[in-house]
Amino acid sequence: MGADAAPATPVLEVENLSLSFGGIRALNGVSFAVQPGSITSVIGPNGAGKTSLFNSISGFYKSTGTVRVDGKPIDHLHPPERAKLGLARSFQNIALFRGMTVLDNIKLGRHAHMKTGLLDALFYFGRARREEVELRREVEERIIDFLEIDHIRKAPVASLPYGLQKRVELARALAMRPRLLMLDEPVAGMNREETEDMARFILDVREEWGVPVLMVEHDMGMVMDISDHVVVLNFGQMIAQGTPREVQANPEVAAAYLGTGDVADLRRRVAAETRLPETREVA
Ligand SMILES: Nc1ncnc2c1ncn2[C@@H]1O[C@H](COP(=O)(O)OP(=O)(O)OP(=O)(O)O)[C@@H](O)[C@H]1O
Repeated sequence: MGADAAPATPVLEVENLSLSFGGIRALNGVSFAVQPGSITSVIGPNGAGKTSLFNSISGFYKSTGTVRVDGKPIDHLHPPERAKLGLARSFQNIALFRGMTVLDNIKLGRHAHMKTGLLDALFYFGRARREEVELRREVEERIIDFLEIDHIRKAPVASLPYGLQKRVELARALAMRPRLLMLDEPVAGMNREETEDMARFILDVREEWGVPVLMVEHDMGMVMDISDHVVVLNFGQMIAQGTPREVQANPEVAAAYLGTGDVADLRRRVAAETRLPETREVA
């Protein structure tokens, strides 16, 4: 980028976000941005405010401050309107329809964008059918292929191992054609192989679909390995943000995680948690 090139508008901007539950300040003046094409992670010890932040961005919690998508404030919008705008998210605990098939779960994601309502569908059957065909093609040929879940498309979600269920959740979020993919602990409870697969899919979402990712994750090894930008929360406040290398070098981050400001210890812990092959060298 040239020195005077205008910076790109962030996909998401969070400005001075605060939220209280009774006397508890879950978020206290949090500000950061997600740049186009980036993987941004939010980390922090238990109770730091990560889920509160996600719920505030999605509109489930009413916080003060401003949230902008592509430069436009969305504070007045309810969760479904935010989803329609392209804020797609997965949840900490899998939120799929367990009795339904993989394919039907994925189709539900696409419904956020269907232009045809029920009445429309009765009167304008042609358009509805075209949308259905387009939906099927997109779902079957792109998302299912991409996530390598062709062999389970007709399986009920409840019959699948945990790692595959999380992948189906990702598929459903992708079916929304998201502007930003928000992943809440995408590898929590996963074994090594499942974690590696999910990390690869998250990187591919960015590479192949051009969709930026905002994720909350406890697995520091995975976060440090695939993130471009890391935001660190502690007791509702943002205590650091920067590249993985920068936040690992921050004594305040080490103190939040280890109770000491020992950066070397934090790096050792991150290295121990790193489970991906070809891990980047931590200086
Ligand atoms: N619905 C709620 N009612 C009351 N207090 C809440 C509620 N949700 C969160 N809190 C409190 O707000 C603070 C932030 O919680 P939050 O769940 O956002 O943290 P977190 O970083 O996501 O934690 P974890 O890593 O354990 O998921 C905590 O003190 C928590 O007890």
